[in-house]
Amino acid sequence: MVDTPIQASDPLPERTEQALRYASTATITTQLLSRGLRNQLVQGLRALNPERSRMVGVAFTLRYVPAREDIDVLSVFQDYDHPQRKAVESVSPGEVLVIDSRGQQRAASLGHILATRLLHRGCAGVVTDGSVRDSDGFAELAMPTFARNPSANTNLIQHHAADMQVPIGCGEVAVYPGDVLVGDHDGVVVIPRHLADEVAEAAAAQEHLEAFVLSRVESGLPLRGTYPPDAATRAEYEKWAAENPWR
Ligand SMILES: O=C([O-])CC(=O)C(=O)O
Ligand SMILES: [Mg+2]
Repeated sequence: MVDTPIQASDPLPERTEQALRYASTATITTQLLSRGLRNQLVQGLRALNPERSRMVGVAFTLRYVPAREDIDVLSVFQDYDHPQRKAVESVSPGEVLVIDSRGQQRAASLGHILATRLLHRGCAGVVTDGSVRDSDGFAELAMPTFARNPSANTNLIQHHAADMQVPIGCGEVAVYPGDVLVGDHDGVVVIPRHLADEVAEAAAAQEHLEAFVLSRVESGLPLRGTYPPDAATRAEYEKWAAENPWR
């Protein structure tokens, strides 16, 4: 039997999502490194609402190119099918809107009204390597949003929404539509879609082991034998894990 390739729009299997919600981005980057992937952490981002930093979702990409004065004029927003607005109305539940702003922060990638619309569409989060405006709204928005800085300028001042659902760069990381994004207070990590299930299970297992190791270090044990765990500590962990499964 031939496996059907994963499509960009396929939802994440529930088990994978559950495991990625349990694992931290720190743990996930280690699992990616063990598979040879060293450049999956989007650089320079912070969670705009510290109480909504936990994010898991599938990438829906939007590509911006530099704005040009004769094209990017205010009247383009009269068109409901302007690519930025069309992207907002195209994101499916469980997807993260990932914007390639080329790392440029002089104008916002979007504002609070568009983000609120995304929230109502079931969007799992927004990630831009640029700025956002309406910062007070983002600070309370019930949807994880990651950006570099605030900027009051509307996107037309620096950005032209060119394309959606194409491969992009975001904070120096390649993002393909359908990749899996995980965010927390350490940042946003991009997991290639074909690795998502495997990385999720391995990361959850590592997270669980580290929870045990941490409890041992908190109780005063030294690193030797504990972190990394030797055979005896692993045996203790197995006993504990049988009684305290993470799932
Ligand atoms: O960034 C923009 O121009 C759109 C905006 O202000 C919003 O969505 O509230
Ligand atoms: Mg606004």
